[in-house]
Amino acid sequence: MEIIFGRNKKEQLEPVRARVTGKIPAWLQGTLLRNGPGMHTVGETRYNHWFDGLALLHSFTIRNGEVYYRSKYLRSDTYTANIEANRIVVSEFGTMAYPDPCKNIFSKAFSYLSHTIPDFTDNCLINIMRCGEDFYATTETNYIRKINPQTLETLEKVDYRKYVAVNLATSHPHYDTAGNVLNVGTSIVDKGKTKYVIFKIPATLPGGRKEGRSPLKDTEVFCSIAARSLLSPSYYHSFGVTENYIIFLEQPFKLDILKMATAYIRGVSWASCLAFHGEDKTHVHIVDRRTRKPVLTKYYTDPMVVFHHVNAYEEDGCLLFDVIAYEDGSLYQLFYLANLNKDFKENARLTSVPTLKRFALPLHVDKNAEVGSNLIELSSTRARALKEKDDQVYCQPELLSEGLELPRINYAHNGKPYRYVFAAGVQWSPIPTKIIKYDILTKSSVEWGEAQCWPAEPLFVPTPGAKDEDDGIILSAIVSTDPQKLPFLLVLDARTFTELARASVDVEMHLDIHGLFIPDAGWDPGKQAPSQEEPAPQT
Ligand SMILES: CC1=C(/C=C/C(C)=C/C=C/C(C)=C/C=O)C(C)(C)CCC1
Ligand SMILES: [Fe+2]
Repeated sequence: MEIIFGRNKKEQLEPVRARVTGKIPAWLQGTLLRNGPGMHTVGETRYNHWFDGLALLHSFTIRNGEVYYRSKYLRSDTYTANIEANRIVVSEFGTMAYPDPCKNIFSKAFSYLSHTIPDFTDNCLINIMRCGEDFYATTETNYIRKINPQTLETLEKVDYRKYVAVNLATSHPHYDTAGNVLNVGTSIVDKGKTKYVIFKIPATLPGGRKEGRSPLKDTEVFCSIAARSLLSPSYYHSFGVTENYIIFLEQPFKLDILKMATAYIRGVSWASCLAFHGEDKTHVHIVDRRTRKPVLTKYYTDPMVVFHHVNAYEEDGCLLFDVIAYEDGSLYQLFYLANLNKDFKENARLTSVPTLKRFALPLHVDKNAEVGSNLIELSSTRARALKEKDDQVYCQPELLSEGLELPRINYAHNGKPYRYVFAAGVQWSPIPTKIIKYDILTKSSVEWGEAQCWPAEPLFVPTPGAKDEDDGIILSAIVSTDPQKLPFLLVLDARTFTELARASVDVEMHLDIHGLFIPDAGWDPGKQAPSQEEPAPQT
């Protein structure tokens, strides 16, 4: 896997035309914009972990059946400092770095300790977020970077902390039909409290927004959930929403704040401050979007680790939510470059298989229900929720499918009943080898795969005016380890999973993480799904 993970990728600053075989639907006009790590070596220094790599943005612009590719490194402060020093000088997830060797270490350590939480990286490599008309590259720290989605230029550095007290925030925000952004962040030991803060960035304001005013200035706290522990809040990577509720999992995969505060002087990475606590429960917090208050019932389930929520919805007084769950926190261990580059087949073997699980929670718990009774009577799921004493409900999920990761849905169905999960298929390693369409109703799946091809997250784009959930196409950037095969943008018919077209580009493409599709102006995304009144941005 040296080809994929071993080398720094070159930027493709000028748009290059791809060689298209097959036929791209005429209605598909816009830009697929994606993010991921592209550089793991700076001078003589090398990052330890795949998630540490410097953010490389890339885009496929689809116009009149043609595809144009370009890529550019995010000019984060981290990137600039590293390139100037010709070595890694900013710490990332799996690599602790020291700006000035020896001479400055104590003053640095002192300032780190006095602030408890150090200044994190702005190497925003995970995803792209849309905020009104603006686009941001995101990671999980307090920094996001505004970007130009056409030229891939890096614009302002935004510190979430200026608008809402969070030290960390997910790179998987949700969007409502008006384009308002909902996200969750962690506020660490702020005024003696550690909280999970759900915040809203209104993309639109009732009286309209003043030209040039950043939506972030209107960020508001939607609801806060006190962390169970001041010094060991849970790590999370995404959350779920339905029309009336927000689902937040406080899972036993936790950050140790004391370890983080001393990581710099101990010479260890942030990653070493994360640990799975198999003896703890997973607490399920539900927030009512109408009252902005947490539901008082104490829902919990067995210990698990979830990175990606798939979708959630309400049915007959129950809240159903689907996640990709692991038995432990070993996944991030597999992404150490040492595991990916050397003896990949041995070192990057999954010990816990990602499993699509459905949970069902009763929204109103009958106080008189017998302890031990199952409160779920839905015919659509075998998930159970057992009444326990003291307002506690123990949730037992239904196992739907194994080997899925990087799930995407038709976002017009976000928070609503839905049937299809589009995901990357992982077998023995965390690096996807297939793309899968999983049908929750029939519990069957169809796949796309090709020898020596490593697909990225599949993204669904609906056909304009589509009525069926799967009426649209799937886009995925594919990198290949076959030296004879160029990387390409794959276009599948989302209904049949047959290949409509591929656009091959003569560049060294990186394996990316997440992204979004930006339809060209003039094509009204509000017309995609008949049920929507207002345009919903594609994520
Ligand atoms: C730098 C940094 C972090 C970075 C985490 C990252 C970069 C996670 C990436 C996750 C991905 C890519 C998951 C894919 O499913 C933490 C631990 C939040 C906190 C400490 C500082
Ligand atoms: Fe993710």
